Order: sequence, then structure tokens, then C-alpha cells
Amino acid sequence: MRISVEHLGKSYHGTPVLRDVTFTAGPGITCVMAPSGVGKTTLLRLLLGLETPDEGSVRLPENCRWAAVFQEDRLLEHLDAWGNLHLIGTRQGEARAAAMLAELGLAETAERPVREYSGGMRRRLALIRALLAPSDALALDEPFSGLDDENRAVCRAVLQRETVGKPVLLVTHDEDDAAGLDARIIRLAPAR
Ligand SMILES: Nc1ncnc2c1ncn2[C@@H]1O[C@H](COP(=O)(O)OP(=O)(O)OP(=O)(O)O)[C@@H](O)[C@H]1O
Repeated sequence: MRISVEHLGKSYHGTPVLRDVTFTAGPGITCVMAPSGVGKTTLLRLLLGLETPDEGSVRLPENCRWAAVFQEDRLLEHLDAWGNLHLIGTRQGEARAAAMLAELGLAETAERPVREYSGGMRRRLALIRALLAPSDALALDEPFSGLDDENRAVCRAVLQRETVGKPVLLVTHDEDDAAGLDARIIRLAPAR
């Protein structure tokens, strides 16, 4: 599957955020890099259909299913890790979910409510949820934020392994993420 973005433009209150953004992304990881405020999150929101473009278009296969990690974790606080994962229909994939929880260091705490998790634990669980959700493509907004180097490296390896054959758009500020992944890089330029 291929994502095609053509001459995309978006403004808020008359101020351009994205201007004439064009690229295609096929299977594999594409890192979207730019300084803060240059529209990386806006680009992901346009891809996901959460915003409409002012100019240009996003072309996706019909019925494309996205899985996402947003900047905020969007987990259900009162549920434990298993409860959060079951909500996206992982009951058939219990063994895979258990393996991923163990690999990302969440096996011991998987039955504790998420409200007791640290920021890094939440981030890892949000990533596992996105990887286990039925999807054709992934949109990940700073998925490794708040993680130490060791956890970042494990997360990068799991992400690379679990998304073979799918387009992954990954927003990051961190050059090490792009270097540590087998990824293509798109650099957004300021629109103004
Ligand atoms: N819904 C909105 N209404 C008005 N302005 C918005 C809206 N969403 C984003 N913006 C503005 O658009 C610009 C780009 O925001 P965006 O979140 O896409 O940047 P970013 O590159 O992801 O930033 P960061 O790296 O800090 O997360 C910012 O100036 C922001 O204030």
C-alpha cells in the first residue's frame, strides 16, 4: 500500500502551517522531522482524516485502517494493560500481546491500573496497543518521548520488526530515532 500526499496546504486563522507538501510513503518507516511548530502533528492529523486540507490531497487506498500513537497516550486510566489492549480486540492475539508486554518490560505490571504507570510505561503501552491494533498503516507522533536510551532502542527494534510491509509515518525531533531505524526521512520546511 502507498500513501500519496500532493501539494498539501493547511492554514489556521489565516496563518499557513503546511504549504505545498508532496511525498509518497510506501511500506516501511518514514520519519517526519522538523523543528517544533512546523506542522508535523498537523500533517499526521490530515493523513488520519482528523483535519481537512485547504489545498492539495491525501490519497489512500479505500477503507485504509490507521493505528496511531498520539502525543498524549490516550489510555484508559482505570484499566490495566490487558484491559487497554482488549479494547482494540487483541483477544485472539493474547500470546503476541504477552510477548510484547514482556519484551517492553511491562509483564510484571500488566495487571496494575494505568493510573499507577510512569510516563515511560504509558508510552510503551500506547505503542504496543498501536502495534497490535488491526491496521494497514501507522501514524506515530513522538512515540518514544520520555523513554530512556535503553527503552528507546528496544521500542525501535520492536517497531521495525512488527510493521514489516506497512507504511509507518513517525514524527520525531530526534535524529537518533531516524538513524536507529531503517527509515526514510522527510524534512518539513516552515510554511512562512
Ligand atoms: N486546531 C488548531 N487551531 C489553531 N492552530 C493550530 C491548531 N493545530 C495546530 N495549530 C498551530 O499550527 C502550528 C503547527 O502545529 P503542530 O502541532 O502541527 O506542530 P508540530 O510540528 O507537531 O509541533 P511540536 O513539534 O511542537 O509538537 C502551531 O503554530 C500550532 O499552534
